[in-house]
Amino acid sequence: MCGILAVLGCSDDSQAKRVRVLELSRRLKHRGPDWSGLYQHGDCYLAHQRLAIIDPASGDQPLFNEDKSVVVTVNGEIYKHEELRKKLANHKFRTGSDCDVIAHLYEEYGEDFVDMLDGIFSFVLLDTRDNSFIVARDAIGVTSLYIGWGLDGSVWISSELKGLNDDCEHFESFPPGHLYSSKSGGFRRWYNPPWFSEAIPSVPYDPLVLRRAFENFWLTGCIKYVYWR
Ligand SMILES: NC(=O)C[C@H](N)C(=O)O
Repeated sequence: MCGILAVLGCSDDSQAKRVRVLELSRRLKHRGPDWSGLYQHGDCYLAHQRLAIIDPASGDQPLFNEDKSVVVTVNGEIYKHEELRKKLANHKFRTGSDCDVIAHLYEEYGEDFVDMLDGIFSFVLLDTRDNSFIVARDAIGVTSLYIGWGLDGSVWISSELKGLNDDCEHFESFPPGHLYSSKSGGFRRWYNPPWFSEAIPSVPYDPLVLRRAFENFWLTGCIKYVYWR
């Protein structure tokens, strides 16, 4: 568990705004006691409170791509990130963090890379080349996430409501399995498993198949540790 907070497009790059974002980010400190980070690009702010799990020594956030034009703040765990790294052989990683793949996958595959992620996560990614951003939440919303809008047209993202409710005119829970893209200006569902369809399955129920899939997930799929969400 970590805490993420982002303020995007607030038309204010003053020291006072920076201090305010830091103050709000501190409200999430209980979610991540190991590190606090803030990255500012003009009137966009990405903050992170880290509970260090994978690569505690150098996986501090926000994380970047090679030339630091893409920035991400992530809460959660990306399962099988080593396999994703293999698909990014031409990329250089600065850290061993499971979340380090995100900026590089975006560079390689664009917004649709979210569908390649397996895990529990919520993140904000800022592309400083055109100031566009995307926000995503895991398939069933294991990690918490909220979105708000300021009167100045800014978009606010926070792991907890207390990070944005005082500064937003309107706020709501970020829908699980969805992605918010500034380019399209709205939400779209990225998680579309075949079983979402209303069709009655033609394959008969087989408890053994279910059991094997479940065991396989726990043996090979997820990162093995216990911690608070
Ligand atoms: N803990 C987190 O939510 C972020 C990342 N998985 C880390 O280990 O730092």
